[in-house]
Amino acid sequence: MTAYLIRNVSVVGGAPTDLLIRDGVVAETGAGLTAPGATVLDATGLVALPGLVDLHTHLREPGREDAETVESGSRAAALGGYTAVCAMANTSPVADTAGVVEQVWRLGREAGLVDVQPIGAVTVGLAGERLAELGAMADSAARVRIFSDDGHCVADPKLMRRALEYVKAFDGVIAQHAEEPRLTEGAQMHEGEVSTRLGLTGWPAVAEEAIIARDVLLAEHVGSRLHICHVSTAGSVEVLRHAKARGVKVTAEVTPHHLLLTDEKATTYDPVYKVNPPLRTAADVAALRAALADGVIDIVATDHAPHAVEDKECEWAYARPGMLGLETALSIALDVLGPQWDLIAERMSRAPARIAGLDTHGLDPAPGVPANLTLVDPAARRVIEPAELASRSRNTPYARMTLPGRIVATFLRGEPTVLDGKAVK
Ligand SMILES: NC(=O)N[C@@H](CC(=O)O)C(=O)O
Ligand SMILES: [Zn+2]
Ligand SMILES: [Zn+2]
Repeated sequence: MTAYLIRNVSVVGGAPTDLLIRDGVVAETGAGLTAPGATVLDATGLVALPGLVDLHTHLREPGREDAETVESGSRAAALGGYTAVCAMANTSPVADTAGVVEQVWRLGREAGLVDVQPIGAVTVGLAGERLAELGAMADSAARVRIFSDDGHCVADPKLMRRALEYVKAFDGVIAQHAEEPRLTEGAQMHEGEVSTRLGLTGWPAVAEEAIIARDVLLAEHVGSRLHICHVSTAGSVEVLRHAKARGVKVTAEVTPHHLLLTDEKATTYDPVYKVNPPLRTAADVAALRAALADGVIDIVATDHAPHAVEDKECEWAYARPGMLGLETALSIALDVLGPQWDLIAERMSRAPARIAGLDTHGLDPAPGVPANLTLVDPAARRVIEPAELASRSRNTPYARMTLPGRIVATFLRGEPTVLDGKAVK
C-alpha cells in the first residue's frame, strides 16, 4: 500500500497542516511531517473534508444499466467527493429481498470506488401492499438498516406503522418519500402561480406536508426512527420543527436542486427540470436554506436520479422525473452556503453517516481515523459539461453553468479513488 503525505491542507477550514495517510488510516497530522517513500501531494489552498456520504442515490442496477450502473454511479460519486452512498431500492427487480440487496452490495465492493450501502424496499415490489422481508435484508451480508419505497410513498398508515415497529428491533430507519398520492394524480409540477399560468396539473405542497405530519405522529407513537426524503416546502419545515421540538426521532434531507432552483424553470418546458417532488417557489427555497442552517433539516442528499435520453428528452408530460446530483452537489452546497466548512462537513458527511450507521465514514481526518476523505479546491470554478460527467446519463440541470469548487482528490480507506480531479480507475 502506498503512503500519501498531503502537505499544507486546511482540515475542515482550519489552519494548514500536513496529513500522513498510511495503511488505510490517517497516521499522523501536524506541520512539517516527513515520510520517506510516501507520495507527496501539495495541497496548498485545498480543504480536507471527511468523505461525503450520500443517503439518497439511484444507481439503476439491476435493470436500467443503460442509465447508470453501480460502477458508473460509484465513479460519479467519487468524483463528487463521496466515499459512501446509500443506493435506493427502486431498481428492477426491486431491492426487496436479501438476494437483490446482496447483489448491489457485491457490485459496490467489486467497483471499489465508494462504499455502496443498499437501501431495502419497505413493501414487496414497492406496491404498498405487503411488507417486504425487512429482517432478512437486515441480516444479509448487506446489513440493511435503511428501508424506503422511494419513488413511491408508503401511503397506507397501517403499513407505515408496522414498518416503523419492525425496524425498531435493529435500530433501523424508514425513509419516507412523502407524497399523498391522491393529491398528486396527474401532477406535472408545483401547484401554484406558475402551474396556473402554464396550465399544467399541480403537485400541491400539502401532499408532502400531510404525509410528514402523519408520519412524525406515527414515529412518536411507536418510538421509532423516521427519515424524510427530499423535503421541498416551507410548510414541511414547520411540521419538522414542531416534531423535533417534541423529541420525535425524525431526520430530514434536502437536495441541492431544491436549495437552488425554483418552479420558474418549468416555463422553459425543458424536462431536465422535471423532478419529484417538484421545484418549488423562492419562498420555499429560502425556508429550506434557513432550515439547513439551523438544523431542522439534518443533511443534504443528492437524490441522484439518472435517466436515459429517451426518458428525458421528450415532451414534459412524458418525461421521467429526476436529476443527476453526485458530481455537482458539493459545488451547489458551496454556492448556497459559502465556505462554511464545518456546516458542510456536518450536513454532507457526519450527519448522513450517523443516520445510516456507517461508523467508518463521517469522521474528520485525525490520527487513527479511517482515511475516507476528500480534498476540495474552493477557489476553482468550473463549467458543467454534461458530456464530461462520469454518470451514464446526461440529465443535469446545471449544464453550462459555472459553479464554484472542484474535487481534487478522494481517498477511500487510504487509497485514492480520485487524483488531480480524475478517477483513478
Ligand atoms: N426524484 C425523482 O424525481 N425521481 C426518482 C424517484 C424519487 O426520488 O422519488 C427516480 O428514481 O427517478
Ligand atoms: Zn422520492
Ligand atoms: Zn429518490
